[in-house]
Amino acid sequence: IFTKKGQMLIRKSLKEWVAIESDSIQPLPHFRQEIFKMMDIAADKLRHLGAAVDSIDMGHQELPDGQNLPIPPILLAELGNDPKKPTVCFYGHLDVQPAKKEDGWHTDPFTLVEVDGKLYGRGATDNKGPVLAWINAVGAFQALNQDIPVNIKFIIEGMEEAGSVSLDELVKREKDRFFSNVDYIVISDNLWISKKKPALIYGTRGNIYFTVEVKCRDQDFHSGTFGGILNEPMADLVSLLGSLVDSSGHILIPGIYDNVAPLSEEEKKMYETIDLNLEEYQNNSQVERFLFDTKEEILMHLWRYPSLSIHGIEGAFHEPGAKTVIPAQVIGKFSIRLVPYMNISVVETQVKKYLEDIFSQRNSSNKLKVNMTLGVHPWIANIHDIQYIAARRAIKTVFGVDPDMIRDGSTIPIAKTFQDIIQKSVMMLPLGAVDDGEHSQNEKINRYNYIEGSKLFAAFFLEFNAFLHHHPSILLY
Ligand SMILES: Cn1cncc1C[C@H](NC(=O)CCN)C(=O)O
Ligand SMILES: [Zn+2]
Ligand SMILES: [Zn+2]
Repeated sequence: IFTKKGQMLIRKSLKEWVAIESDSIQPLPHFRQEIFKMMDIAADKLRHLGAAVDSIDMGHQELPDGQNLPIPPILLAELGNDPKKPTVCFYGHLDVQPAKKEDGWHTDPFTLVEVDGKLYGRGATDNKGPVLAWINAVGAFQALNQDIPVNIKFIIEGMEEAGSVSLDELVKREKDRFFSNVDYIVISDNLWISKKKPALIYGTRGNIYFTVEVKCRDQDFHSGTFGGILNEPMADLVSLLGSLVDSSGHILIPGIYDNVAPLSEEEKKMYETIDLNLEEYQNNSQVERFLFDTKEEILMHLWRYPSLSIHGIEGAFHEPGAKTVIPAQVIGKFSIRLVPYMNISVVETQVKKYLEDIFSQRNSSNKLKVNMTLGVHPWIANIHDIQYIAARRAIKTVFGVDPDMIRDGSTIPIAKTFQDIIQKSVMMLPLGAVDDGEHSQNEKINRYNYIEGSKLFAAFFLEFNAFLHHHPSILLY
């Protein structure tokens, strides 16, 4: 499978998968159909590998606007059930972020194109490439007619980008069935912190998402005929959003930092050892100046401190031109990245109370509604788990270096659920490079990362040979 011809075939598979516009963000029937098609093709591919595949019907979803949309199925697949072997379950998702050529893509986002060793296309790195890499690794053993030292399971969803709708319920429901014999869960849905050096991830931040609705009435106003005699919803909202975070990035909500884990000397030292060239990082990001100017502070503010981001305003006039409208109803959206040991319901209460206080100081006649629409816990792993040791060794075998041990500032909602419900080790083993541009224009995966990543997964399976023939602690030496 890693011969020239084999490599061509696995690139062809990625091309076929990228061609499907499995956008889960835009709640339209057409895109849902595309995700259904994607899940079908993946189920076929897994069956072709010899896996037993269950495509679980997830029913329908009622959206805030009253629309009813079908939720794509979640695939549960199983390959091998030798009780003497450990069982590794791979989680991945096949939905993607929206993409349009006009957004600034150099090539059509849904046609995988190779330029200078880079495979461009929406979903190439997030997350279609890594899911295929895992399949390629299994395929490599089959092509060689070689026994895989682990039982393999897959859980593949199609709603991750939309907050993993109903995945939690399925995991809870399958705890004593599909997951009963799972020993390790591997997720490959993040990136290295470098363009070249592989990494292992042992923590991600959580996220808590809010909508802030300020409403006067249903219909918009003309600012010539009503301007000057109203509390304008937009003015209320902008002032509410403007009171959340100061210009140094400090969140202004009282009490929000209370439960953040204190920084120990030992932890502080750890950030010094991370191999990150700040100047290069800054240049690659095309940002004039970050809020902090040392590598350690940057990493800590991405990984171990909360952050608040303002995302948008529904109902705002945002098109070009000079419309003299007063929007009658606007919904602001912001979210807070959570870190250990912040508590979702405590933060929810703090946020609501703060916004209500600020709003009441304005003495506005409008109506305020603050809603929490998503709450995801932060996740942190034990890097001494056997599978972390196995992955480190596999990385050394394939890439010839020890990985960066890093955290990720973004969120993989299901990681903490797996940890809490299944109560087994969860590991994040990323394949993509820092400049892959996930969620951005011109997303890509390097051909090198895709191929070597497939090998990495195969090498990872091989490390478990020690389980069959030795005491697991042999892996420590
Ligand atoms: C949908 N959503 C809302 N809150 C958090 C998320 C997940 C999303 N996940 C990723 O981007 C994966 C990165 N490898 C994020 O962190 O924004
Ligand atoms: Zn992803
Ligand atoms: Zn994503």
